Amino acid sequence: MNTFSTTSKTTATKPLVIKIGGAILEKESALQALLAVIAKLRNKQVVLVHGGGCVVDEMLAQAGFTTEKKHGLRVTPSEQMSIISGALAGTVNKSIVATANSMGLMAVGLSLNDGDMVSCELSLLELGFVGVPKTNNSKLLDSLLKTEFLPVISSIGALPSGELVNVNADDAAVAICQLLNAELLLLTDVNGVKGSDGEYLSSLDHEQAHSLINEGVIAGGMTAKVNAALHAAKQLRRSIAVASWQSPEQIMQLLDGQGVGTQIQPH
Ligand SMILES: Nc1ncnc2c1ncn2[C@@H]1O[C@H](COP(=O)(O)OP(=O)(O)O)[C@@H](O)[C@H]1O
Ligand SMILES: CC(=O)N[C@@H](CCC(=O)OP(=O)(O)O)C(=O)O
Repeated sequence: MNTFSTTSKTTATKPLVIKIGGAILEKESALQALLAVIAKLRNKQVVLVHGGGCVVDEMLAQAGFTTEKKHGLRVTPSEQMSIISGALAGTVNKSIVATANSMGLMAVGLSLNDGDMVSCELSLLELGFVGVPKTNNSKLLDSLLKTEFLPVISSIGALPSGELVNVNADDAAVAICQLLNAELLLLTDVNGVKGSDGEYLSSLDHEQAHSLINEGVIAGGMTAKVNAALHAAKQLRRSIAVASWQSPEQIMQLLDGQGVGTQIQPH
């Protein structure tokens, strides 16, 4: 089934949420190429959600902290939160916005809790200040999209108590997608999800994904991404694409209904 087409009546008016991983920031030309494709998407409302794990790694190391990940998620002690939020909601968010604006895209930098879009609960996985996002209010995004701004959202969130939390950017993108009932594209530094034979899979269902995670074939940041995509696919009852930001022209192919990367299935 083509769930990613501008020609389908049900999806024609849906906004498109594109998540970009941090590694794109180390390749300015790739970010510019992606933004150039976004600029060409006439009549399509686009929201960018970004990570920046590699920038967080660098800034924590510069401050003399060590860092560890569990299930692909960063353990976040309270004393590291100001560096992490400074890296993601500050440095990374502002530089993406500035690059987009230099290309005439009218970008606006936001974080998850702005306009009460999304609030967070603490993760039950005992990871410190790691948040699980819950959708709240789409008013801010609705009005920005209506007035043709490009929202650029970092994965820094907040608890109802007002404390900041670190949210995996794939989970953040899923929450924004749910908030807008949007289409979702998870762009990363590889062409999709690889199976046991090392080849990219064109499609991945729930059962296959869990065995590949248990076997360690899907590991690190890809675990968090596949889990986030499975959750979104199930909730939205449509497949979610994991593809590469290295070939942004693939976005056009996806919008034309051609399968690229790995399609994560709803069951
Ligand atoms: N089965 C797999 N298929 C593809 N990539 C995988 C797989 N298992 C682990 N990875 C790793 O996951 C990385 C992507 O996750 P991550 O670095 O968190 O990306 P992003 O920053 O885009 O969210 C890939 O660069 C790759 O090294
Ligand atoms: C809880 C958690 O893991 N947060 C992530 C947020 C950034 C992120 O997800 O960046 P990428 O998309 O580049 O991996 C982190 O601290 O690295």
